[in-house]
Amino acid sequence: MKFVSTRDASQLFSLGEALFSGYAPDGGLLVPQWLPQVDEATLQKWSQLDYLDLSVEVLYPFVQDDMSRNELHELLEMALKGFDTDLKNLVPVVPMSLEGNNEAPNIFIAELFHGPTFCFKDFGLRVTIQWLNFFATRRNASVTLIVSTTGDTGPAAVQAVQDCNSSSRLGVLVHFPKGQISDFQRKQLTTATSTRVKIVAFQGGGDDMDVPIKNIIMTSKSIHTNDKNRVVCGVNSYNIGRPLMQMVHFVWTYLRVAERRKRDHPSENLQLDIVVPTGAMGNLAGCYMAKKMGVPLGILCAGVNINDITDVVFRTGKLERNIDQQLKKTLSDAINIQLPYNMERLLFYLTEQDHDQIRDWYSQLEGPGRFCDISTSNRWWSKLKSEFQSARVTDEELCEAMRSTLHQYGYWADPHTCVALAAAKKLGYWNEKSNPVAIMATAAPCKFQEAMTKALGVEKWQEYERLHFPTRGKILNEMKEIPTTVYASDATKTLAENQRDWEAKARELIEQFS
Ligand SMILES: N[C@@H](CCOP(=O)(O)O)C(=O)O
Repeated sequence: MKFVSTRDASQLFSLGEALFSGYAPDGGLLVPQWLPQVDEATLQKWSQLDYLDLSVEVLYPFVQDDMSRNELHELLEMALKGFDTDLKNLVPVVPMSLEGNNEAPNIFIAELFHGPTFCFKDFGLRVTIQWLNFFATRRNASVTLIVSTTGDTGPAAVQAVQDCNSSSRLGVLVHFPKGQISDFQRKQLTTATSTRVKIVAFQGGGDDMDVPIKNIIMTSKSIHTNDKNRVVCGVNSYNIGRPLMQMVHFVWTYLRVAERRKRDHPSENLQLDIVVPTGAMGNLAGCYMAKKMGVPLGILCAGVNINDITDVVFRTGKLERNIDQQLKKTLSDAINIQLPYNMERLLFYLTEQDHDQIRDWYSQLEGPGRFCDISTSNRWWSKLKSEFQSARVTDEELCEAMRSTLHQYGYWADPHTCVALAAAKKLGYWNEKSNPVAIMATAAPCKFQEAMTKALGVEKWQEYERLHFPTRGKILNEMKEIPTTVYASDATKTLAENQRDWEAKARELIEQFS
């Protein structure tokens, strides 16, 4: 399998090259040249597998030019170590409704948060970082990973780097917006002691570091130049490694729901709808790729907070790069986003892999107009409306979803999962006639004391702490934080000027890794 840019099919990249870069040289995102197809018989076989073996089956076609099946198996085994549960229960898929309660009979929750840092990012990042380590060793290269986080990606990347073997030549530089991630998430970053980890707080919002990071990657010594031995590479979800691995949990969820539904609905031809709390859209991209491979997924729904660009695109077709807009603080900060990178992959698959269309839309978006309008193409606009839905969820609605989920179903859901739950309600899934739907529970409540307390009150939070707070989380809470470097923001400068300053500082820190 080779990889190509969403904007141009003429240049082919190996898996190693695709992973080492993050972005394609033309600024597009990398995608596999084609998607392997699965049929019912394959799904039937896959339904017998544990998570590790399923991951091997799903991913092998994408990597077979570059590594053996055994190497892939070994690498995935390393990546999936450190989860709380065994390989059969890595992603529990549980019905929302308790026995005898018929209110939400078609709703399932896929718990993606049983990994080392308590969120779904552990899947994509641990595998991507193992892949990078594998190719770095093969090339004898030193690799600096660069990350922008609104709370979840950073800790998962740090942990994954620390869990690589000691001879690893990977280092990671993580940037988080000061004061805009939870205390627990900040501690996950600022307690890292490894010399392979550098943490920076910047005085900006959500994805304000994305532009500087893209500039650094595009000029780094990876696939964009000939020096293959010192690489700077981004591991946010524009990196193809992330959505590739993130496909697996959608296949897994489909198989588990299908298994359960067979008991009560033996003749049903299951088409499973999905609701994902949506920020940069890496999860939704993985989901759509799994659907395009033939997994019977139905409508894909994005639950977003009041930073609602995805909802605007899905409702109106209008995609705008509003560079001066400030991100609004929310109780679901990890999905605060101005421009979701993976919108590009989503549109690429929506248009049946039409590179010219994507190049056209993105040159408008990245041009002076900063705007493109998908609704001007009747064909793609009606396809988008038939395949995707979205709902915008305010903090009040999120809190209400958290309370009702706990009181009615006894289920503790984190604020991001609650965005998806509230979105599912708005989209009509709380109805016995609705399609079966799986809601992605993307993080564990232990990461979000402030938001959980705000929604449920102090007493309920204390109950959660007493009965459910994970021991590893308690240990983290006792650890001493190391002061971080801060990229200051100069109020007399524009955001673009501050971003240029931050970029220069990030370049200096990257130099210190070598
Ligand atoms: N929401 C993220 C930041 C961007 O997401 P990613 O999936 O592209 O890494 C976070 O929580 O850090």
